[in-house]
Amino acid sequence: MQAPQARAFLVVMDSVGCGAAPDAGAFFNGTRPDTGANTLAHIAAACSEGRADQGRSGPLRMPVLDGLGLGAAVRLASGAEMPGFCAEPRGLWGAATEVSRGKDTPSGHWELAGVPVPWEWSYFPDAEPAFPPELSAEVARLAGTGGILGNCHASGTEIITRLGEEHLRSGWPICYTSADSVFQIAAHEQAFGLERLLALCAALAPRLHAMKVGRVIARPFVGAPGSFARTANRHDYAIAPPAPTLLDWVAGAGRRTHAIGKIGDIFSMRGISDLHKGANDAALFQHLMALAETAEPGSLTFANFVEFDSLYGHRRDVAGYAHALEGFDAAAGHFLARLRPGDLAIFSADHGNDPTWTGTDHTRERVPVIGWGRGLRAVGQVAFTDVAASVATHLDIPALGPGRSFL
Ligand SMILES: O=P(O)(O)O[C@H]1O[C@H](CO)[C@@H](O)[C@H]1O
Ligand SMILES: [Mn+2]
Ligand SMILES: [Mn+2]
Repeated sequence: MQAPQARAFLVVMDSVGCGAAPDAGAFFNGTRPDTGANTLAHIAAACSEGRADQGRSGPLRMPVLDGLGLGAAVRLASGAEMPGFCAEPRGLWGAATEVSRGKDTPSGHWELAGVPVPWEWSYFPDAEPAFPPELSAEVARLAGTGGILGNCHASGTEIITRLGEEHLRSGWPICYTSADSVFQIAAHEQAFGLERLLALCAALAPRLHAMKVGRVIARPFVGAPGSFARTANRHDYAIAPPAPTLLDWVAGAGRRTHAIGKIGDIFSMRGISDLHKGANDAALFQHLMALAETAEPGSLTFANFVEFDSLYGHRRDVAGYAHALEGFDAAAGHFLARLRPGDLAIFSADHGNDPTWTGTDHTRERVPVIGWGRGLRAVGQVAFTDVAASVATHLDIPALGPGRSFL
């Protein structure tokens, strides 16, 4: 048991998977199953073979997380060797496997927070139109437009390039989906209006949640044809978690909980005392650095760093992903140097998004579980829910989910 001043920091590196999960064959990018996907190992291989030299160069370097056990975790999860990742682990290290039947952000985060998803998500078919006619009609009615654009599976950056001009001309919202359980609406911040887009998504969300579609996502963009760009005003309207999560357990014990980035949206603000948002991951990291100094004794800080996924994984940008990993690793070193005796920091992920893979969707993978503050500890293959149980043990509060502590 830890002293009551123990603090915990749970840091999700969005999409940083470490090798195909046992059930990867049941998950797809297009018609290709995710069997064999490996976000970290495939990025490392591309780097060492000189295929990721844009904006960076050479083998992938992550000395801080590798020193704690990242290379060992990848080896454990997938058998893959990452060139240059050969440190003897000095931290807590292992790999986690998910049971929820979704390779998306809410499923991954809720399960890491102790609550697997008990239902089947609903997905829209990879066909055109992707949406049932009643739903498209309802969106147009709520938007006050004659119809909708898109109505298909798409990458969000490609679809605004393709349909942005038509959107400006017609005023119709661009609606699209993916292999995730999502309904996304892209609209121009000035021409359509940001507030109008957010109100449209908020009004639609209850209907989609009732269908077990996990999220309605507002995807505002700015600019002119040829130079459209998405903005940081994205907003996710997510279905609420099915049961109290780690955040509720901690808050219920009278402790403070700090959410950084998308955590507020993903958990519908449940169990969250303070939300710290920012325009990009660099700004979010500043919140994490500040909380290393200011987080209260007994508190939980839960952070999501989404750019690995949104800027590089979905865009299949291997060099960009590698560069982001290297920057994050260096920043993680500064963060860990600020922590105090008695603190626990765990770095993990919610799913994979192998940028070398077919398609533009997430990949079903195991995720690394890398920890600082509890000494050398090889925890082996664990469940996502064990992360929540372990954080609860560290904070000395009751764990309510099915997980078992590895501490
Ligand atoms: O291509 P963009 O719009 O980034 O969409 C991606 O982001 C969604 C939510 O994270 C995923 O389901 C995927 O479709
Ligand atoms: Mn995610
Ligand atoms: Mn994603």
